[in-house]
Amino acid sequence: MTSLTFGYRLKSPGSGCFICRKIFILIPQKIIKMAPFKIVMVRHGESEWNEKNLFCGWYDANLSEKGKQEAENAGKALKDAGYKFDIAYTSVLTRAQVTLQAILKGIGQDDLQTIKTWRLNERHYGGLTGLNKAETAAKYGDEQVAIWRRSFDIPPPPMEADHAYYDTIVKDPRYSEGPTPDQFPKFESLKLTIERTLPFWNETIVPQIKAGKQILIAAHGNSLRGIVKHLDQLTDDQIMQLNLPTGIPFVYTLDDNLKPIKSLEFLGDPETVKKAMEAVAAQGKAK
Ligand SMILES: O=C(O)[C@@H](COP(=O)(O)O)OP(=O)(O)O
Repeated sequence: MTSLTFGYRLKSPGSGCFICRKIFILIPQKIIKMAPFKIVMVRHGESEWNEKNLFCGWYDANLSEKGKQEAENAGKALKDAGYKFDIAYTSVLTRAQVTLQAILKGIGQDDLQTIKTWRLNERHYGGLTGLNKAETAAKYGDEQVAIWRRSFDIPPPPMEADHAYYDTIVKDPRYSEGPTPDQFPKFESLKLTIERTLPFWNETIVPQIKAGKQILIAAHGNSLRGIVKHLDQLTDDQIMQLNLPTGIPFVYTLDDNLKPIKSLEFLGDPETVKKAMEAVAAQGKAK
């Protein structure tokens, strides 16, 4: 990464023992990457359920053919921009992990250390999981679906035990190490999603950023919207307007206090990004 500043921390000539002061040697202790820090995030490529326009949440959909291509393109874009990473983070869901693998292959870092956590999962879409977004809008109205999809703190209806995907999700062995039964969501608003994503951001990712690590996060539309809201200190109303496109990496440049110097810089043609965002917004409208 060319834009990072590298610095030498030098041992002060006036400190330490007499001999050290006399000899006046500058000892480079270690190379420290300093702010501005960069972090790259990407929503997974289109999933088979995105393609069918179904509420997906914690259902483990695969990537569609288009999604696989998007993931490959994301790898190419990062390679062309010269990115290399020290560590990657992703969710426990296949669509994010397969996207990450394709990207790492593209940049020649297949073996990069990767941490998987349910805390980066997509928001749990509760009782809406598996329903078609446009059909749901035709039934309940565009406005209601917009509230379910984009309001900050109004959750979707819960996923009850008789829901078609309840057992598939709750009994999935990938959750044996968390969330705990009392943490396991039946639904999540963006607010609730942030409440389980942000502790991971603060406790695990932030120390890595501050240590100068180059980080890549491959996750989901809403887990990433939560991180964007936090970084840019967006209001509950402002975040409603943000729709993240699939498979287009975006970069944050952060200062020493991890305040954004540059936000949401997509590695993609601006017109394509704009159209992709509009298409995501339109998914919740009746046909
Ligand atoms: O769960 C889902 O349906 C989508 C987001 O849907 P919207 O909130 O955009 O409706 O999640 P993702 O494809 O990013 O994993």
